[in-house]
Amino acid sequence: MPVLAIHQLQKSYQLAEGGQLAVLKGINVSFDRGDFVSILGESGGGKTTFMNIIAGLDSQYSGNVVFNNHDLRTMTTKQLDQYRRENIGFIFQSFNLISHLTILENVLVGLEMTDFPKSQQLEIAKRLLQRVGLGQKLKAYPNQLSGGQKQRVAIARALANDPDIIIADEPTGALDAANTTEILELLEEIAKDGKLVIAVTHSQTVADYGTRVVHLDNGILDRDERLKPAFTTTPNKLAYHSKQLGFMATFHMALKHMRHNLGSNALIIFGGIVGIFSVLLMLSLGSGVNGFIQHEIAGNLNPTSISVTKKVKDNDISSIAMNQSDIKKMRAIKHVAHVEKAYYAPSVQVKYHQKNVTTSYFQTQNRSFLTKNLSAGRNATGLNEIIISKDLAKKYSNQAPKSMIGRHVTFYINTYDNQHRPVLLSRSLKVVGIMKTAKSATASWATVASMARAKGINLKASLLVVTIDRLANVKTVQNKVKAAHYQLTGVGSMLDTINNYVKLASYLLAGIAGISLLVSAIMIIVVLYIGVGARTKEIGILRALGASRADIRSLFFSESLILGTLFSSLGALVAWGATLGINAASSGFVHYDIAHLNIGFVVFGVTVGILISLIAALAPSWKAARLDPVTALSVE
Ligand SMILES: Nc1ncnc2c1ncn2[C@@H]1O[C@H](COP(=O)(O)OP(=O)(O)OP(=O)(O)O)[C@@H](O)[C@H]1O
Repeated sequence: MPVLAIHQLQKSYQLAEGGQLAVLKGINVSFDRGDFVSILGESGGGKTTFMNIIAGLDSQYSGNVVFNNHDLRTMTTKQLDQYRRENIGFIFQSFNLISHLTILENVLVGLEMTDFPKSQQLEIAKRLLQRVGLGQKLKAYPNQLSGGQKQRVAIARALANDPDIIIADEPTGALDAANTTEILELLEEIAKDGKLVIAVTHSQTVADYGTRVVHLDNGILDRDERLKPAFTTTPNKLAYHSKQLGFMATFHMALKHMRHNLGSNALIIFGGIVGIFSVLLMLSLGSGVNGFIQHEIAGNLNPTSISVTKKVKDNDISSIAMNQSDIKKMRAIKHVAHVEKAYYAPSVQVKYHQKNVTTSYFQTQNRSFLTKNLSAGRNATGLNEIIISKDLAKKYSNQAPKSMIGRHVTFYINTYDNQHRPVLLSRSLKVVGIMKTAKSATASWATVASMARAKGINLKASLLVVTIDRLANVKTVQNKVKAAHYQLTGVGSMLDTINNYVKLASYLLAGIAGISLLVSAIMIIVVLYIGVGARTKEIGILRALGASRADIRSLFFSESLILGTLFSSLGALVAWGATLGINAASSGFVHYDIAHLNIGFVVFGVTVGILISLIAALAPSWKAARLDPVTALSVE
């Protein structure tokens, strides 16, 4: 039974200028194992077209090509890939070795598409290279070999999967006489092993070497000549299952290719690092500055206390005063634990030893103050006590501001009497504490009320300090207070707004930094696209060896994945280093880590980097996978 039977094979090409070119015009022929068939014919006679069809690379034909009783016409693209993997070995005139792989790796490509264990794959590849006389050059690259040596590697590669048919397209076309003889001897040996060798040739020397000569002229098989009987060895075919190259093999191949193109890949990686680094740095700084503001402002204020004032209609002092009914309303709000009256003045004067200092802020002591805001002493909860800020204390005693504790200062405060006339209240108060807040002083409500009473004035609360039971309820209470037509005052109430601005700014900057990421993505697209162009031949070779479209896609995706992973993780590492540097550099004047690179940002940055590089690989890898193997192989 013939290993390959061809019935009524016809093939026409669609011409660009219109019309059809009939190349094969009804070929009927069959080939047996152990034959070394030479296909002779004029240039343009359709030999390569014929070979591509029997190799399962071209399925646009009419008629039938039957391999071991299986009609190629009925096979899907995947089945044709498998047919090539298991049954066809290719030898080309221009060798078509993959330049960035060693000769051992070139032979291993086909074996990686089998289920042989890795060790056996290596053993087979080495044995075959030994057989073609290259056992000493396993680690050499194709450009380190002579033409004859390259063709011997190609023969070893063609034999790797122990195929039934070896297709050799002008196998000696690029070789001198001595190398030609060597290659022909090897091909004869292969036929002796019981395989079918079909060699396309113009050379009579090649034809004379074979067992049979078939002549193709103008699309017709016009002569079929037997020179010797076919070899009758029954082949002992290796038992294996073939498979796609798969992710790991394409990943390794991609790595080797990248090592080969270190320059352009290093540039992409550098671009990507800059992108990821800047995005992460902006996010870290945004978060750090936010945290710093929280720490500085909220850290000195009680987060569960809010200051409430009336909405000011005009400058009428009586209209802003908080009275008993306001206190009741506040107390009625759910989650409010405590309401206290407070008095606010934009400035007060504190005099010590004839030195009069004006503060820029005064509020009676209340629950919104935190004890940690005190740098020394205690809160001024008692009558006729005062706390002054550290900078104030320094004005009186530069060397030892804390020594002011226990001393008496004169405290002046401007207010209005019951007839709205300005009145200056004054009293000698004992300093009981020093606080951190700048240019400020505070005394208890009782103290200020008593000073007012001394002038016949009934002190009115300018604000109420409302303390909420739990931090989680602050927002709800704030909303209720606002709904009741009061307003929230104090730095604490502005915290959200400030933080929103800082966040917005950091996102904006991160977005701008993201543009450099986009540039890296464009670089990846360009490099991969150029890669598809430059690697068209390699894609053709891999397809001829039986690699599937998915394998080709995976090859380009792997490269992008490696690039993305490298630049993203290196970018994150550089960003981490930069935040450490920034925090160390700023620690001298800010006791806070101003750059916060949290794990969430790192995960975000690395994921975005990898995603961007994978998206960039979509179009080029799709283009590579769709390349027609015949066209890809014919590229010079
Ligand atoms: N893709 C194609 N589109 C149109 N015409 C084609 C295409 N490929 C080949 N041809 C034409 O088909 C004919 C047969 O080409 P083929 O390559 O099979 O010939 P050949 O016998 O192998 O030639 P050579 O010995 O010079 O390699 C030629 O005239 C060629 O120009």
